[in-house]
Amino acid sequence: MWNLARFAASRLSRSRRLFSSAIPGPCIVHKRGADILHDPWFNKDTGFPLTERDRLGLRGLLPPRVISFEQQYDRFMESYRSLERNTKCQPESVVALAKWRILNRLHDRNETLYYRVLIDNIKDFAPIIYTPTVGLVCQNYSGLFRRPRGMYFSAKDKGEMMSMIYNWPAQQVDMIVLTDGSRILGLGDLGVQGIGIPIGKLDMYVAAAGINPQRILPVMLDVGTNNQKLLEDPLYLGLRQPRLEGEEYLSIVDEFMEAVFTRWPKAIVQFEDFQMKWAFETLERYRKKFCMFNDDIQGTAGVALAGLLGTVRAQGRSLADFANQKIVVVGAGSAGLGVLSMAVQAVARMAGKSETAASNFFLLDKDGLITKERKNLDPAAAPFAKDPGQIVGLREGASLLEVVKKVKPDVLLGLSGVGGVFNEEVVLKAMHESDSSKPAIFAMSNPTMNAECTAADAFKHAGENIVFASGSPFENVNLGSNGKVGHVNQANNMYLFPGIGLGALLSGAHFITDGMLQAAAECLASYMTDEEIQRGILYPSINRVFDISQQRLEHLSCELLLQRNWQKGMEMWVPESWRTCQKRRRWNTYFEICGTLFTAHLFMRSRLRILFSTIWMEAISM
Ligand SMILES: NC(=O)C1=CN([C@@H]2O[C@H](COP(=O)(O)OP(=O)(O)OC[C@H]3O[C@@H](n4cnc5c(N)ncnc54)[C@H](O)[C@@H]3O)[C@@H](O)[C@H]2O)C=CC1
Ligand SMILES: CC(=O)C(=O)O
Ligand SMILES: [Mg+2]
Repeated sequence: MWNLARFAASRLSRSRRLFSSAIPGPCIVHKRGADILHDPWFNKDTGFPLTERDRLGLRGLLPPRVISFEQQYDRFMESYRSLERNTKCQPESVVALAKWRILNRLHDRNETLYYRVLIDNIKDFAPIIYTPTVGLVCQNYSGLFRRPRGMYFSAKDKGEMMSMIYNWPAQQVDMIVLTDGSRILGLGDLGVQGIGIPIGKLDMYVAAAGINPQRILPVMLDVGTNNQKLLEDPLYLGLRQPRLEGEEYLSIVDEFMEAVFTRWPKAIVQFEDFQMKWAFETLERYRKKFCMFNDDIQGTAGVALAGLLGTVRAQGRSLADFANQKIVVVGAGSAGLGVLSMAVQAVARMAGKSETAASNFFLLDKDGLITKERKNLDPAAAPFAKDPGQIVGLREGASLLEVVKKVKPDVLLGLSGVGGVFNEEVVLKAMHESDSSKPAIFAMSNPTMNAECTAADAFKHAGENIVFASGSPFENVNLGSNGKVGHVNQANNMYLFPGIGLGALLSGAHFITDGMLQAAAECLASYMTDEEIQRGILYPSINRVFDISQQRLEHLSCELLLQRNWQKGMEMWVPESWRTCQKRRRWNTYFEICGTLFTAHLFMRSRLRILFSTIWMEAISM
């Protein structure tokens, strides 16, 4: 029996042949009988044909009738739909958790079927495996826990991580999502329960970028928790001690990173949902040493920038006008500061002026407007702190309402984690009195209850002529008049990180640079047609997320070449013709040369269905 995932991965990894001789080939599975049925990777449930049942010692362990993959798929979807029908009157959170449970059970039992249903129904299932339901799952993790998934490294494992990493059964790992659980969505410190986030993010990698699911690894770094409720909970599954701080904390992360890159030197590590101080510190500490990025700082920034550029287009202005947009950012944490840094870089590039690039941006935190007069001003926020002399009528700590009244922003962007902070008065003032012909509200905090305002409230208070985006999904809003619809965009880093990971993986990047992220953001922005933008649609439908990841891949790889950020030796490896194709934008030839076009298309386009249903199943039975 062949390991199918590796078979598929060997196709996806063709580009790596340029750089590496360690190409994963198909491997033989030695398991037999009940062990196969209990291994979600090889289990086909009732799908094993009789010949395989004989060969693999499965005779008598399954009901006699052989059910095809398609029938299994239909059966699962029918049970899912019937759950939806039967829980119509139940509270939303109960239904969401029931849906998560049914998907999770499939994940535990038969991964091939799980990823197939996930990919085919990504629009319906993303809100369950990802935000908002994943937040609820993390909050209730101790009660929901049935089987471990991913790896757990704790402060108690200090000195042991190098050997522990070899406990992971897969030979190769490409993508790792790592959290310490200290800031899970807008829900705060959830300690070890935060593992749900890496799991959900990696499912998005598989569904959106075609990353081989056998080469992903969700990781929880448990350094304790400062959440008193969890510390007192007898069923809490993490370390019951306060979080490590300072050098003690960093030494744990250092040890983990060394262990990971010793075993898998070509892996990519995505840092996720670290509290702000560690988010910035670890990014600076590792970004030039390992292939890693921080999704909350960098991925969010890319998605927000793409949306902001779309907003400029929606106003009927040229992109260069981005430099003149007045943007109020509410939330000076890792996400808000990441967005502002990338926006400033974009303005500096477009307008060619770096000193005044931040002049139209206003930053607020829980203590109001941030100015240079702020006591204990965070160095990360300092570049965006206003000079009191330049903002007549506004003082240090001015409230959000005061700021929007005075600034009359084009865009009000929330990354505060505080639900409802864009209240009726703020939205009215910000939007009705805005100088913009089409003002925008980005309520980007997650999960849904932490959104700065709901879609319905935004359109109700600000009127029809706005652009609206939120981090978690909302239904489009019926505006009543002539069937007009207020479009809800999902401004979530899920549009970016799968493409960043895939692009970095296939191009063999050693580091992930700001330029690569900027290129990815601009690519996402350019994806929308003028007609869509006019209708207030800033991001493609989640159903198209495969196409987006692929395009991101092209831009990212191109940027990688331009940046020359890779090792000298590797640069020599790049055939001259590749550079020529890249210059002339002959993408097809370009990708054939680097060996990814075929595989990327195979994974991402129309043949995906065949790949999953036929190739995997065939290879698994070879
Ligand atoms: N849509 C997306 O793709 C993403 C959304 N987020 C969301 O952004 C939120 C914040 O994330 P981080 O920046 O990492 O958190 P953080 O904890 O680092 O920062 C939160 C910031 O909000 C400020 N704040 C708190 N209450 C406030 C109030 N009433 N008014 C104004 N500011 C207030 C805090 O002072 C702090 O500066 C979370 O809810 C998270 O889910 C984060 C990353 C991506
Ligand atoms: C989407 C995401 O990364 C967050 O809310 O933290
Ligand atoms: Mg996050």
